[in-house]
Amino acid sequence: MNQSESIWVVDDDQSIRWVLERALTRANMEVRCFESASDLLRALKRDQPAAIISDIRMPDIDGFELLARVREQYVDLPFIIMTAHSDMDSAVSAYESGAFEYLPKPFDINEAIELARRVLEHSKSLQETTPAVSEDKDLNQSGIIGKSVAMQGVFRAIGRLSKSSISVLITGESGTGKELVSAALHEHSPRAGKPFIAINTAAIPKELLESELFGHEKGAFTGAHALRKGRFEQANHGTLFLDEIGDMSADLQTRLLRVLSDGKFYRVGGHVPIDVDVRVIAATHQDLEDRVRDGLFREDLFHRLNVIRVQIPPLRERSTDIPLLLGHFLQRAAEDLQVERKTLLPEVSDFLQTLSWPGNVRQLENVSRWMTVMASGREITMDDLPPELMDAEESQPIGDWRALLTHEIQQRLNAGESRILDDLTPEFERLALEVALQQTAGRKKEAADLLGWGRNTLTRKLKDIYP
Ligand SMILES: Nc1ncnc2c1ncn2[C@@H]1O[C@H](COP(=O)(O)OP(=O)(O)OP(=O)(O)O)[C@@H](O)[C@H]1O
Repeated sequence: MNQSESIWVVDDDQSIRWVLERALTRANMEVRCFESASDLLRALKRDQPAAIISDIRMPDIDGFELLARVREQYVDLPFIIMTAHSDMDSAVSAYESGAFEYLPKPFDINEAIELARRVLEHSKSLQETTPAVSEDKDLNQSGIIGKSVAMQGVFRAIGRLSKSSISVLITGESGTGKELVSAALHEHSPRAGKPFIAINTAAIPKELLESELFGHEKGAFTGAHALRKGRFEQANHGTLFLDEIGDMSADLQTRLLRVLSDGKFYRVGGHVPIDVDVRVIAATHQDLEDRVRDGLFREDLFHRLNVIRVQIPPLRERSTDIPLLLGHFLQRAAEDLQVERKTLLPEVSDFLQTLSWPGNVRQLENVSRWMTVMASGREITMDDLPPELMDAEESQPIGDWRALLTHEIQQRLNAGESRILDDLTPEFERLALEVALQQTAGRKKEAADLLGWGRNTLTRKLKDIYP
């Protein structure tokens, strides 16, 4: 079998074959075109390409079936699917056959060349490195705990998407583990080892978010004393995780769409385009389709982000995972606090499995810390549960911030830190400020009133926090 350097293109549309052949040849890539998937499969018996670009809809064998057949023989061979977004959405749900890249049609020639180049580089690097260890071992290392059927679906999705740099939209209620899954997707992608940058777009005031994402030039606005690189630049060659994407303002949505389609953007106040190669994984707890319908979220951006969707089930739909998670969090809390690991009486464990956990895994994690701090004995009894959990028929997120703060302070003291209020107090103020600004949609005067600060104080604190 000859392993060639060439890219194989398969499309029943002659004009597409022609355009791609010319463009890729001009970009110094070797190209071979096929009119049908069966022609390509025949050739595959003799030669092996460096990558395949395939249409989805073709008369005999369609693109997904071709992908499945290629995967039987070559697990790692880069495969690019070209299709319109509308076809992709329905096709992806049926797809089980292995990772692929995606080229939306109609495509821009430069975009196609760029993707082909990236894929070829990746193919080369795969030949140079040894294949990944087994999926199970990999996933265990990612620290995501769960044996329930619902979580198995999530693990399968991570496995299927591994070796791919495709955009992913993660949906799920707050605290279900969206960031953790996003980090796992990054770790299992060709970008592992490159930066993984996570940002909660809803927690940053609107007027600061633009410069947070794209950076700013020196003097771009009052207070911009020096050039600052934004998250996109920091995430170059890696992955940018954008949490709570649904609340992004209309103009930022437009800017985001532009960087996703061109790979270029301008820093705030800048005139020189900056090139980046960033994989974006977005997450939301909202129904984005609804927001698109209500005109609050751009449909074209939605399709860009929603190439593949990974849905994380709420904790109440996987209550069989609760004992496992509790064991993990109790162990961790004991290590962090340097105390003996507490155990749960069976009735407590049973009771915890019956709750609805509106704050999901994060809430369970907080409760585990609370119990570790508060339980006087080695065994945790029903009396040691936080009161909020006990009264609530519909359990509300618990107000255990004092326990958390106690834990944080204890941890720092254990680590031998001193002058701990020097960073805790500003951190506390920063959180209060962000939440208040979020509440008032960025209106500073109102946020200052809510916090009980004068407007000047608020402006000064903002400058200190986001110089
Ligand atoms: N399956 C899991 N196994 C172990 N830890 C988990 C799991 N799911 C979530 N966690 C932990 O729970 C906490 C919340 O998870 P994460 O921040 O990923 O949730 P999220 O869905 O991104 O939340 P939000 O939407 O509110 O930002 C984290 O500390 C995370 O490590």
